[in-house]
Amino acid sequence: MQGANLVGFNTNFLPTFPILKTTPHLFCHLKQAYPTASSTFASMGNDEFTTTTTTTVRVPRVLTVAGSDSGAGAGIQADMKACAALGVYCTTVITAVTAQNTAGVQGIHTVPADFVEKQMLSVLTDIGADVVKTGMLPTVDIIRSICDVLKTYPVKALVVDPVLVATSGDELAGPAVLDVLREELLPMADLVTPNLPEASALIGGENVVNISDMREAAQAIHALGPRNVLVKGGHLPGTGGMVDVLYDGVDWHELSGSRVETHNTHGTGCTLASAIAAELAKGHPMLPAILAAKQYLADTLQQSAGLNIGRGAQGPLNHLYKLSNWGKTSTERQFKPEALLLYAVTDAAMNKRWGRSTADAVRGAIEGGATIIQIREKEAETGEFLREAEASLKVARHYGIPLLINDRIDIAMACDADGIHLGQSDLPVAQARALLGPEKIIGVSCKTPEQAEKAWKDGADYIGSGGVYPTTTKKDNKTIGLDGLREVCYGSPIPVVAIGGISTSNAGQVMQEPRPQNLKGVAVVSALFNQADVVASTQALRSVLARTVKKSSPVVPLL
Ligand SMILES: Nc1ncnc2c1ncn2[C@@H]1O[C@H](COP(=O)(O)OP(=O)(O)O)[C@@H](O)[C@H]1O
Ligand SMILES: Cc1ncc(COP(=O)(O)O)c(N)n1
Ligand SMILES: [Mg+2]
Repeated sequence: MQGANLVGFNTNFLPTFPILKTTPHLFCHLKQAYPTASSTFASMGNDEFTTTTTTTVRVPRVLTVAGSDSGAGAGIQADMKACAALGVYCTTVITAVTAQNTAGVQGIHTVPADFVEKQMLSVLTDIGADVVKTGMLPTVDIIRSICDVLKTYPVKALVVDPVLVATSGDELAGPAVLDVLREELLPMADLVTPNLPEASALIGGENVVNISDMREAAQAIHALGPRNVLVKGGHLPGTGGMVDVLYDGVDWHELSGSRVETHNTHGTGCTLASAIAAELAKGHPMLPAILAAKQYLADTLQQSAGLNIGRGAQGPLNHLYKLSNWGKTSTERQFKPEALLLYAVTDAAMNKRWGRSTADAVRGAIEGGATIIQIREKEAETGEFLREAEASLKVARHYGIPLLINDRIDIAMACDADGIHLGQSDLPVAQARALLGPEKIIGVSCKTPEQAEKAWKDGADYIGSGGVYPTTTKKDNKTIGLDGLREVCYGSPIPVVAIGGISTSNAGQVMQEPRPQNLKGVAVVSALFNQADVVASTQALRSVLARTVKKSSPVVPLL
């Protein structure tokens, strides 16, 4: 790869590259399996054949040599998905199997170097690759094997993502590999894509913390021999834009973009390197390939920002959002976990005491900043309850705020409410889901992780957990406290809203950082509705929450 000319690479290889590539041995298999198809495979070269009767589209190919991530957010799994999203066939050579999830890396099982080599040969002697991309390379022997194979089977471009540390902070390759990376693999690379800690390690440990450091690091790494260096700025401190620095030995490019506010950044580095490899495989020159890949990553980060996969600090991306947009699915299901932030639960007796209708109470709460409403009516007759629910729903729809009915699925269905909230002794969740269909919201009150797990399995969208503090709104209600709440959160695969005796004086404590990632807000009755001014009391609680719950606040990883 040394001295490969990327401009030549771009213009030369596309038109002449074989339409189908295989070995004569494989061709025999094809002939046996599809005897009538043999006329299609008219001429066959040494290791390739072309068709005279059909025009087959040439499929661009990337070979990724990387580690497996059992959580499928990074590594081989991210590489495959990124390539698939960009229309490129991706083959895989696995260097290590990691036991990994959104919270971190729990174990690494390294594949022996000779077996890495064997996998590479299997791919390169048959399917071939336009571009090789490397990720996690945990041992010196593995790196040497890769260099040896690439010398025998050169490809059009080599992209090296010098993976040393996962986004979670766990080490994936130790300092022992640095010398061989610098001396043997990097000189063969057309592009190397270190993040800030990796750039720092490659240049001998000097801090890389700002753009001027990134430029210096890029220059020093370029001196090791790769044609292009992209120092990625994902770890730059601050909340401003994102800048990656590209250096090709002559020109500098500061590639800037806006920062997507999201916890879901696991695998961004792997995704970027694979996306660049995919764009190079399609025949784009280096700078356009990087720009296209960055655009794909930015779109994917944006589309994945609302995902809630795993309980750790960094969730994965939805690489294939164009195929299956989970964001859209959750809108169809109406439920957005963020809606649990300020959950207002009405109380008929309180409304009567203060001389207001349920619909007026709902309007006040929404105008004060409530993000979801539940109508809880324990005494009223069915006809009256339905009329209250219909009037309240009209208000909630006007403001675009979801409205649920407590317990009474008949009322929820009759007024076409957005969903239902069930207690442990109410209608079972599975039956409620069967009656309401997949789009309505179902919440369940749970006091234990076991109840939460069951609610999730039965089809609930969220858990209401409490009493966090003693309350008079609900008779004989056991107080589980903040510890009990946290225990439920950690055991719950779905979002949780805290309930029970919560007011402006203690909501900050409930939501204080660090807090479980799936604790989304507080549900409140008296603090909003047993007050003279519902709008003002809701506003007061909303501002306490606004101070505590920042959009990108840190969360407690599970492990
Ligand atoms: N929150 C974000 N918003 C937009 N781009 C991001 C964000 N986080 C990372 N990126 C981009 O993702 C790529 C990978 O970045 P980085 O986090 O530095 O690498 P790594 O995943 O290897 O640690 C870079 O192009 C960076 O600019
Ligand atoms: C197997 C494997 N390879 C690479 C990474 C880096 O992940 P990131 O792209 O978030 O830096 C990882 N976490 N696991
Ligand atoms: Mg990385």
